[in-house]
Amino acid sequence: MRDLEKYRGIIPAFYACYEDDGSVSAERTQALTQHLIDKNVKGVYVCGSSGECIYQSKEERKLILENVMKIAKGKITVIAHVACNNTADSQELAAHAESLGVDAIASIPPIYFHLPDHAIAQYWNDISSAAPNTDFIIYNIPQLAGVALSIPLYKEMLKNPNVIGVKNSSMPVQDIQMFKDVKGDDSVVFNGPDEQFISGRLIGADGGIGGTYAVMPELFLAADEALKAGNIARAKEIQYKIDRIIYAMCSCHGNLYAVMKEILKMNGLNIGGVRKPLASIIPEDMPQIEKCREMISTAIAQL
Ligand SMILES: CC(=O)N[C@H](C=O)[C@@H](O)[C@H](O)[C@H](O)CO
Ligand SMILES: CC(=O)C(=O)O
Repeated sequence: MRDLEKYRGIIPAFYACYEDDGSVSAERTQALTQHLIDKNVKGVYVCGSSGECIYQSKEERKLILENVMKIAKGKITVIAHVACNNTADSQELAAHAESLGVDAIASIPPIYFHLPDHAIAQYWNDISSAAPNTDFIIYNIPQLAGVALSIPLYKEMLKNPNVIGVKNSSMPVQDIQMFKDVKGDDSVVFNGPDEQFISGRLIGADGGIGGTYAVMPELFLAADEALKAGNIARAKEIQYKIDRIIYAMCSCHGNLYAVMKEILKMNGLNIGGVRKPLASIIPEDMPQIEKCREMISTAIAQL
């Protein structure tokens, strides 16, 4: 069996770090990486949905990964999401990620056209073949991608020895068991939806990759610890607080990522705003954002 321990833990989805003019910031990317290392997370998931990859060029995505690796290499697990929706560009990013020494690459399926399983398998295997010495993680997020990872497709993909598992962001928690049942402990399944992190872990997720971890890593780390210690009541209590915070952050005019970046800024870490067409925060959001920031600091203080 492979040693997959480096994937079992709390892995924040990394946020896009921009300069004030909206260009990718090398310096701020490094600062966010260091910030997360200091919080004791297991790793980072770079250039995924939360990283706004869908709105970035290949060159920008390379620059981001290079700057994460400058700080993170050898210290924490780095998973690079490389999908670009066309095979050639994704392969270019996969080869680049391997050259930097990432632990794994990950990919959503091709979006917009709902392709059949055999075409999706070809796409993923082509990407994996461009990084032949790197673990490959399938990113299942049907509500956004438009296609879901089926068990037959997963089994087909497992014929590729680089495929180590699934980051599962579908909403039914039972999907995690379905994937876990295919290859057990010789695979990793990550919980996607942060709002059900504890439920996902209970039913078998090895760890979690999530979009809200980076703004409150302490809470996810503590919930995970409580679960490991068998303290379900405490794990549930922390999860409830996490969910209330997420609902509160989602109630602004500005996009969730814009809100979380503002909270980080208030706490002393400026990584810029979000890229259009994501909505930026507006002045009317500020009281609610301040409230969210307080909810987070109160919940951390109560740990
Ligand atoms: C749809 C989506 O982006 N899901 C993310 C990844 O699975 C989550 O981590 C969310 O960002 C999080 O659960 C907040 O809703
Ligand atoms: C949220 C998440 O997991 C992503 O950035 O893809």
